[in-house]
Amino acid sequence: MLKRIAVMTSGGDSPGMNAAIRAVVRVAIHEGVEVWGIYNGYAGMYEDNMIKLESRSVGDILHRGGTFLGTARCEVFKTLEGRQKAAENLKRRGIEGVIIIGGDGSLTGAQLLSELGIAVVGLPGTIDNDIWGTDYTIGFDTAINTVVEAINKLRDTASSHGRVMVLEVMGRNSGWIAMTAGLAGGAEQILIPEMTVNLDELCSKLSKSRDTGKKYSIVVVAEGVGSAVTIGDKIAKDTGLDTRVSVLGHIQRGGSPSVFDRILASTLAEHAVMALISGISNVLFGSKNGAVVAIDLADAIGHKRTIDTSTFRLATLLSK
Ligand SMILES: Nc1ncnc2c1ncn2[C@@H]1O[C@H](COP(=O)(O)OP(=O)(O)OP(=O)(O)O)[C@@H](O)[C@H]1O
Ligand SMILES: O=P(O)(O)OC[C@H]1O[C@](O)(CO)[C@@H](O)[C@@H]1O
Ligand SMILES: [Mg+2]
Repeated sequence: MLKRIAVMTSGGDSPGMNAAIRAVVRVAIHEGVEVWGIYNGYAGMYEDNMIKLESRSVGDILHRGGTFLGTARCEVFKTLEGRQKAAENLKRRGIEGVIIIGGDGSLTGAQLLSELGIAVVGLPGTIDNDIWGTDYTIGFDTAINTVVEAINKLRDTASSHGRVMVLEVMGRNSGWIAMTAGLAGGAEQILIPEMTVNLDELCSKLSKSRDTGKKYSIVVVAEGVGSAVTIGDKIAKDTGLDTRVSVLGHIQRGGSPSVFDRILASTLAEHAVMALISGISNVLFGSKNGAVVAIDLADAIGHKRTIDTSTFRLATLLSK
């Protein structure tokens, strides 16, 4: 049984990361295992910036967004020399395994770290929901609720002025946030990187919907599609409709985690600790049809998560 493990968060922060860290620490201590917290993701691993965590170290964080350990995007970890230095730091401290909470990039880093003799278990921590093998990532639910709140507010002002409101949401390579919040918020048009976007067609649909009596329109754009400002300019020019653009930005990455994210984080974290200390490595814990599943890490990072086309189809149908 492993006696000393570490936990870290990496990539973009997501609501629920703190809940996951708290659960890792308390489950591990309950099992008689020592836990270290690595600050700022792989940067802290590389710089040997870590601290021993006690049960009290993770008090008062369950309800907070962000990550109290800090997070980072660390370029040097992408080099073999960088990873070797990071692995040596862990070995010198007697840390045999690490729980890595992050997105697809962080999990790719985890797989490479395991090749240097460190056991790794991943937890899907990203608002993007773009990890293969799990229905939900920690933070996605909170983020989409924030987006829907924004859409609701935009509706008030859009309906008052009879405007087209274009809302840009996050998702550099993934349309999950735009699609899911678009469906829940009743967006008339949803633009995501996974689907072909035809802006001329979009403009003609917006014009036609006015002819059928729609008083205003909400267009949700995933950032990976392109700038909402450019898209808004084209809509205004081509349709003559009064158009305004909002970019939600990092507001959607913060905030107190939802109940769903807290429970997901706590449940997956317990599984991660139990697996790691019993000698299991190179797995990611996720949720499939409501049940906790262990996913081979190589599989998770080797597949691109596709969009749920039935959700996209429904969103389109309901917006007519
Ligand atoms: N191919 C790779 N090899 C080694 N390390 C990597 C690799 N890709 C990413 N990483 C490490 O993981 C960090 C985070 O990756 P990335 O910026 O892609 O975010 P992420 O984990 O996908 O999260 P999110 O997309 O939610 O922001 C990188 O800065 C780097 O330190
Ligand atoms: O501003 P940052 O930290 O580079 O992150 C932006 C990116 O991170 C994500 O929010 C995921 O955390 C992406 O959707 C977005 O493109
Ligand atoms: Mg990512």
